[in-house]
Amino acid sequence: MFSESTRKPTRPTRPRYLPRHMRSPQNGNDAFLDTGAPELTRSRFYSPQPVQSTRGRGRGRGPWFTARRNPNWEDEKFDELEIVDDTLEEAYVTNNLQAYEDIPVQAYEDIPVQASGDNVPPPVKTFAEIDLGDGLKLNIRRCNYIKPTPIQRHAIPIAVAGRDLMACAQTGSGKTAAFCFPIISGVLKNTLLVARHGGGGGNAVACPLALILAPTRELSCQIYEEAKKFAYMTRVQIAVAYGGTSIYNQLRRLERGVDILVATPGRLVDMIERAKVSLKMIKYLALDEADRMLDMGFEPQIRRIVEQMDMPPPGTRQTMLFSATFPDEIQRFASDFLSDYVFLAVGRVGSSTDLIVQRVELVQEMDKRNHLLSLLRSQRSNGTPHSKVQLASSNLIGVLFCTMPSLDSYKHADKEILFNVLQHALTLVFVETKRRADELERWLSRNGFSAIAMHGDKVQMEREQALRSFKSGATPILVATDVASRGLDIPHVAHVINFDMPKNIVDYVHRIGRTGRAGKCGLATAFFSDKNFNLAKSLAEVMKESNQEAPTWLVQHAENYSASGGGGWVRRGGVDFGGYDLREDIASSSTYNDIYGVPAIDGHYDAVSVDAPTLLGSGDDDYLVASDMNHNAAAAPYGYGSIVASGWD
Ligand SMILES: Nc1ncnc2c1ncn2[C@@H]1O[C@H](COP(=O)(O)OP(=O)(O)OP(=O)(O)O)[C@@H](O)[C@H]1O
Repeated sequence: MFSESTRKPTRPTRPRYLPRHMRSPQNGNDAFLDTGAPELTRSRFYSPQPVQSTRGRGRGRGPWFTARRNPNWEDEKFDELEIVDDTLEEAYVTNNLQAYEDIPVQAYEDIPVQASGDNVPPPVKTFAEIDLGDGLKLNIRRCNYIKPTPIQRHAIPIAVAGRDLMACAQTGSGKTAAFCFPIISGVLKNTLLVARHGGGGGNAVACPLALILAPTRELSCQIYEEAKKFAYMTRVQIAVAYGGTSIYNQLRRLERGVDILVATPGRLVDMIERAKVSLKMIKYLALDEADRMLDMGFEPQIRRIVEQMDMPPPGTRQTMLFSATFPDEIQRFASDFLSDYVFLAVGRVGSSTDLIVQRVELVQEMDKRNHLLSLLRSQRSNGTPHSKVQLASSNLIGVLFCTMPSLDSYKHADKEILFNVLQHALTLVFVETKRRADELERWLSRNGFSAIAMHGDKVQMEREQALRSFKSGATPILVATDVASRGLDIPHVAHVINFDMPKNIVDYVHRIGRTGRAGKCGLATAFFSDKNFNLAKSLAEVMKESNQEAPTWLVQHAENYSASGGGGWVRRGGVDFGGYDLREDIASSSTYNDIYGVPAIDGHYDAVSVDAPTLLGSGDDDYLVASDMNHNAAAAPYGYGSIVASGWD
């Protein structure tokens, strides 16, 4: 499996950073591991984020920790980076070489891409083909993004051409950069850049040129940190605004001038109402996790920001919506914010990537805790929760993150390394309610597993502390509600356990997407109880779409549920929810084979109605609080009466 023949030419080895939670007495607790021979096994086993290790990681680089330890971190964060040769990118492409950095991206090759709309700008193969500006290009190289991922290949040229965009791509496939690069590049080219600093002083109103909205505080911070990396040493000023922390500090930061504001809607509205932020200069608007942002709980807030403040209308600003899922109803809402947009669907949108091995276990409610315990014990003692997990991918790096049938086939040194990695892999456990999260945290701790809970009832400092502790490996189990289900890019999450199934299949897709990111494999285990039969059909469909084998009992339940009139998600023709353009006029639609960028024969997808009730969020989640539970199915598309967004600032 690890034979030399599978290896591609690589760059010379150099010491690799070893994350704290993967250091062990065997390797002397060294932060850096000399990656001498055997190069592949050692470096990859120890450094599951090849080369991106300490640098250029995407979302979730643990900004808070670094920032607090070192106030000058921003200046120093690239210090250790060597700048790769300017011609490297072209050389790799020309010679069809595969660098370490390239490997994660390879996992997303050969996936279907649908782009529809008028005059869709063609995709590119390299970052070099796009005029992003020298500063940004240098930072892309600093981040070791050697080749664009498919969503980046397609979305960036569209966005750089100034087109509005609704883009769907699988979790962990690089959407953040896909909207950040065009925005940063656009802001850099904008002659109004100088205007932002005008005024100054305590009464200045910040007039950003770009606004990026995200549904949670943590995700906003993550995007902010990513954007700062991409804009490093350029003139572009980036700020973040989110709730749960002092607004005054954030306002003081805005007074210094801001080009790109990353914000959660609640805090942004607050700032606008205090006349501290004006949206009148907005040229770029991006909504990350757009379907969440536009679902019925938050649509009023978004409408307020986008339509009722002073933001320029569609057509005069550029609007980009990104998510891994885009249900029909949300697409309909979204089109109000867009003008002559391109719809882009990359991969089996709405399904999970097949880099994630999905397991579903039938577990009764009362048995869940013991089942979890035995799963974790098994994982701790032999690195594999169960003995018969099939590898979904031959991706070598992914092997690290997949459980394996047996370690016997590996030679002693490798086995030790694998053992170490799998034992110390991070596990994310999703539960339905905040109370359950706290209870499970305590129960796991009592039973010898270091766990920490994260949910919307915790104050922001506690939430950040929980995330930090998890990321660093100090607390390798995070028990979370759906507040952690979207967008978070936490390196080394090897296992996502749905202790409680989510209320809908969209959330399932996002939850399990916390593993199997950036081309690596991951494992997702679902505890399916008799409370979850309404999900049987959609779950079986998502598994099928992701090349996973659904257990017979699940398929049986799915069939029974269908026979009784229950809906599923996958539309006729096997295309997933959200992965097609709702607009009727798809005459100009083209489907690309991503490798060659040539239109495929049939770009047509049939639209069918979506099983609307499955869009509902949990009544006890961290996004929604039902203010009026007098359900009015006729008035509300998803069955709830009026729902207000709360705890979402
Ligand atoms: N071109 C690239 N080369 C190498 N790594 C990349 C590239 N683009 C993105 N990444 C890395 O891939 C990871 C996932 O990216 P990102 O968080 O943007 O995914 P996403 O599609 O937004 O996921 P989600 O749907 O969960 O929000 C990040 O760690 C990021 O640094």
